[in-house]
Amino acid sequence: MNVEIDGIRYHVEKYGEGFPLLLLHGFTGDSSTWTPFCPIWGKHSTLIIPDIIGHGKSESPEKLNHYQIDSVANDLKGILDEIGINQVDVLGYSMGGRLALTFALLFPERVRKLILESTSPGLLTEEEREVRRMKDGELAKCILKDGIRSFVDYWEAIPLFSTMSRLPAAAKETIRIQRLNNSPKGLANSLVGMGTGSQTSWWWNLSQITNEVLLLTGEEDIKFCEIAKKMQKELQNGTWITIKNSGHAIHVEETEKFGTIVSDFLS
Ligand SMILES: C=C(O[C@H]1C=C[C@H](C(=O)CCC(=O)O)[C@@H](C(=O)O)[C@@H]1O)C(=O)O
Repeated sequence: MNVEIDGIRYHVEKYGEGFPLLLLHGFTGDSSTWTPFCPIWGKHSTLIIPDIIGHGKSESPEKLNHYQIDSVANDLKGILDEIGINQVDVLGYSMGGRLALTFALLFPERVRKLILESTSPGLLTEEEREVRRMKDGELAKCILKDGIRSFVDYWEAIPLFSTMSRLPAAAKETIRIQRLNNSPKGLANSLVGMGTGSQTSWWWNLSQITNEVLLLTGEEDIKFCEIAKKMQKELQNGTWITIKNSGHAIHVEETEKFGTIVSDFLS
């Protein structure tokens, strides 16, 4: 279905029966990220699966203010209001995890449980944020100048995704085709608008979260394991699980284990 929020068209998939579960894909992803999990999670949850602004079939507006993470979290609230859902469990992967955390902090009454896969609460210092904004800004310019194919070639080769080289060719091709289907403008504006350096740092707010939080990282994703370790220390009710033989994208690298861990946490 399509839902219009503040003049922005969002594409939203809905699947299954049970307590609502809002699923938030990562940068360059779309709602199809979660397709393999619909049969299992749809048995216990009503899955609400948006294409995040600038991604998939959702709109890629020109104005950058629509991409600010607080604004996108507000759009998610509007989507839930529009489809008549009050409280949700939320699962976010990477950029989607930063958005999930933002949503939980801005609208705590709307969230029951929170699952954060390979993500962060932003960057600790303004100096780090400034450097990251410049880096993401340059990457955004390259996306617009060199096109989506060149960007995807670059993106799938970054060290963070090195473990994905072990995936079957068909799985890699599915992810590549899905990334290529995104709008260059949408990805560029998403990087600048809701990139890691652009968002509010939530590090000092983690301790206020009273929800049950599950942190998931791939054992070989050292950077985000270190982030998760620090996050868990700040959380009142945080569980951290590392998944063996996996890097950043656990949901594709250890799909079955990931699906079971999520179902067990939500049950
Ligand atoms: C490269 C870094 O940051 C990027 C990596 C992961 C995030 C993401 O959503 C990638 C999803 C995917 O392609 O599978 C992305 C984000 O949070 O927006 C980051 O830009 C890094 O080393 O931090």
